[in-house]
Amino acid sequence: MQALHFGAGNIGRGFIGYLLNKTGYNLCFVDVNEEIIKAINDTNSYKVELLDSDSTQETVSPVTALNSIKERKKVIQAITDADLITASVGIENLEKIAGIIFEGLLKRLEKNKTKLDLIANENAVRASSTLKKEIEKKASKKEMKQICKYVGFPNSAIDRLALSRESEDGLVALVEPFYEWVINRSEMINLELPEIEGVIYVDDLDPYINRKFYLINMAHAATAYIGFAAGEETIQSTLAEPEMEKFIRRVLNEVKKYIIKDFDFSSEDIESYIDKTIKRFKNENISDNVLRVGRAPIRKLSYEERLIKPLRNLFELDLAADNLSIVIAAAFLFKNKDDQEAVKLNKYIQAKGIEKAILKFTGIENKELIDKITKEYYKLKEQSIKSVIK
Ligand SMILES: NC(=O)C1=CN([C@@H]2O[C@H](COP(=O)(O)OP(=O)(O)OC[C@H]3O[C@@H](n4cnc5c(N)ncnc54)[C@H](O)[C@@H]3O)[C@@H](O)[C@H]2O)C=CC1
Ligand SMILES: O=P(O)(O)OC[C@H]1O[C@](O)(CO)[C@@H](O)[C@@H]1O
Repeated sequence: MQALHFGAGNIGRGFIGYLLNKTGYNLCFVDVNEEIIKAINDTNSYKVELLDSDSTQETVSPVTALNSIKERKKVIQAITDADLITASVGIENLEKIAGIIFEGLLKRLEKNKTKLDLIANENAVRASSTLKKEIEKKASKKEMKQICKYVGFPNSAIDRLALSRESEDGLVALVEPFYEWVINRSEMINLELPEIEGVIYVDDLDPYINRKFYLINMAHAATAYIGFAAGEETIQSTLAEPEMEKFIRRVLNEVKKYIIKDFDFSSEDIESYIDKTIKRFKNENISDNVLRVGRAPIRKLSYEERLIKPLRNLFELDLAADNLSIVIAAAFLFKNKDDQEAVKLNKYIQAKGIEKAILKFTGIENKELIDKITKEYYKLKEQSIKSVIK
């Protein structure tokens, strides 16, 4: 069995590639980072280290890697031969891989009319559907009809903290022991392959992806923005402060109300999910920089994303979101000169002011909500974070 995975980053190597290899796939990565590609091809392997107290290491082998720019033809050939295609390149990069995948699928349909699933595993709701839409933009109606006959785009939810560390053995993928990869079986087109080891197959992904994205990813981003405002370097040092942990729990307790309402989870289930989440974030074997977790604030502040959608939903339900509003204000104060989105956001605020920035980047038009975030923004500028969150 051949699997082709786009994105040999933290999640690609530490999570998706790791499980595909365990399932027995011959795995080939596609990336644009020549250093990672070379490192994988030099040894046809890479290392994964568990973020547990023993730092357990495993070698994933055999694997190969291709460069999607320099080795376009080989990638297209690999698409025609693959039994499964997966991706984790970042939601913003799906449009960039859509072209080569489209070309590969057309070539595949000429000679290989077997069914194929294509799964985009990103921190987003319905990432595979997004990839499908990007491919659709490039295809004629007839081509897309043909693609849809043979290619499925099942959506998924992925949950595992994955980092990397340079070592004498090259780039080691660091992953927490916990993981959850949920795939919507009802959207799959090829049900003949063996199940991927460790994957949970469901017919309704909505509860899983919503719980994961709007609780875990929301709270992780919230900790990063609040931690940054407090001058903390890591998620772990931020949550080591009892007031900070209490605050993040208050934010989670606001958001959980609509998750329970919309997705039929019991209050007890969500409470233990929250406890587990905080415990995972505090894992003392990880040192996770707030700049990494808070990365790409423009994406994270957009209309359907982890911070803004919960705020809109709580507002519509007439439920309090005072703590979440502070988090959103803090996200507008996030700075990192190496993060293009943070730089762009800050420049915009300087030029046009916070109110216009809220309107532009969050898409929120409701005056009451804009005023609320604006008020918290100025409070955070004038007072210490600890006095704002107390
Ligand atoms: N790191 C984590 O703990 C988690 C990450 N995620 C999600 O997984 C996805 C990947 O995240 P990470 O692995 O952390 O990011 P990463 O930055 O470590 O890896 C992304 C990889 O995609 C490659 N890439 C970018 N554009 C490409 C293109 N056009 N063609 C081929 N390769 C391309 C990059 O070179 C990089 O190697 C993101 O959507 C993220 O939100 C989800 C859960 C946990
Ligand atoms: O690209 P994003 O959305 O920041 O995703 C990566 C983040 O998702 C998480 O899995 C959970 O929040 C983090 O480990 C990681 O910082």
